[in-house]
Amino acid sequence: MPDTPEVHARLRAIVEALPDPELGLTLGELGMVDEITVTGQQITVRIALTTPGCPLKSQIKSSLANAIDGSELSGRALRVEFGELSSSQKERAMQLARRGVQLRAQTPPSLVGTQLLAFSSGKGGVGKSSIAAAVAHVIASRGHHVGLLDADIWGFSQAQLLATGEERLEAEGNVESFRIKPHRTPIGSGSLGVVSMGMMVTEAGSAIMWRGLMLSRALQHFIEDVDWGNPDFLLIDLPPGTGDIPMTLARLLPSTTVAIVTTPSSLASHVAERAASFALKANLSLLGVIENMSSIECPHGDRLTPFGSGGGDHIAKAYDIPLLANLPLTTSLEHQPELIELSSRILEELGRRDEGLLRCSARLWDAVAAP
Ligand SMILES: Nc1ncnc2c1ncn2[C@@H]1O[C@H](COP(=O)(O)OP(=O)(O)OP(=O)(O)O)[C@@H](O)[C@H]1O
Repeated sequence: MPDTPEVHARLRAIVEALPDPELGLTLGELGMVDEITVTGQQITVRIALTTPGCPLKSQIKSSLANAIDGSELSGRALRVEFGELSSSQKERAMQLARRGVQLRAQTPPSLVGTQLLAFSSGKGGVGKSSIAAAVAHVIASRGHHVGLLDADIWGFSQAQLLATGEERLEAEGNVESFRIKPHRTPIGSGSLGVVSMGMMVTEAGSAIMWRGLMLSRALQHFIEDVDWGNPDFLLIDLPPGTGDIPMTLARLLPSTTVAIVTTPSSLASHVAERAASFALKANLSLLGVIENMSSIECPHGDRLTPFGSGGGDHIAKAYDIPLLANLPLTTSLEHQPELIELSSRILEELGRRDEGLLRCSARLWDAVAAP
């Protein structure tokens, strides 16, 4: 076969379609095919690797030789040279590889069709758990079936917030295969099913000294071994900060949307920014910001702002996301009109995102799974 642009194009297609044995995507998708030259009967292919010492070089070389041998270009001599991706190309390749892993993650059967919303914050004590519980309650009271996962394995609080008292979670099955049942309460025509470590330990005050790996495993059990029963929404109360738990969540439930909770103080909002940035790096999408403890109304009608102002607005502008609510400092958050409005806003935003996400996931899936 003579050297023509068609030969080059065919050769490039063969090389680009080869899967990287480690990252699972093709060399083309990962941007690793550097240069291809054909001189007479000699084919030279230069592949840029994530690291020059990659132990899979010989595997890539023999797969390429097999692919060419099995094509109409067989019979030519093949030389494979290896280079290294630039740091920005490497970053892009790793990002794509992570996204590929996420897209291949199987949604657990009992969460198929469920919209997932996590509440995240930088600092603790900003009201994330209280808001998650109150919003879950309001959404359920509107006739939806809602799950509430307390992913704060160490600092669990949902059992107390929802006053489930001494209730313990039930499990069915045997040691090899068991299913945990959420603690379910009917609310109007809807329901709220809660899973929290606080419903599993016997002494509420006992310290749980778990390391990262064990925390992630606990979250994995709560996602995979709980019979969630396909609720309309699963709200996830994350521990403050960034770490193993949000990372595990991003890996196991990549379609989760994240709401950032902060107080108006610049100290809290600057730390909350890290939670927002972390969510984006983990390929989770941001729903918006909730500013809690924004102001308090005095008996004579004045509004005071004891924690300053502008924290929520700051994050919303920095990440170009909506400021979903400014919640007041109050003893009865769940009855505040601002909280009711926040719940409506969340339903609205999730509805909009769901459409967009379905389209975006389909496009990304086509991009990474194309033969
Ligand atoms: N808007 C509010 N007005 C008054 N008190 C509030 C408000 N929101 C939360 N609180 C109170 O602040 C305390 C901390 O709230 P919460 O446990 O929900 O925060 P958190 O961000 O989930 O904390 P952590 O992540 O550390 O568990 C609780 O005592 C809660 O009742």
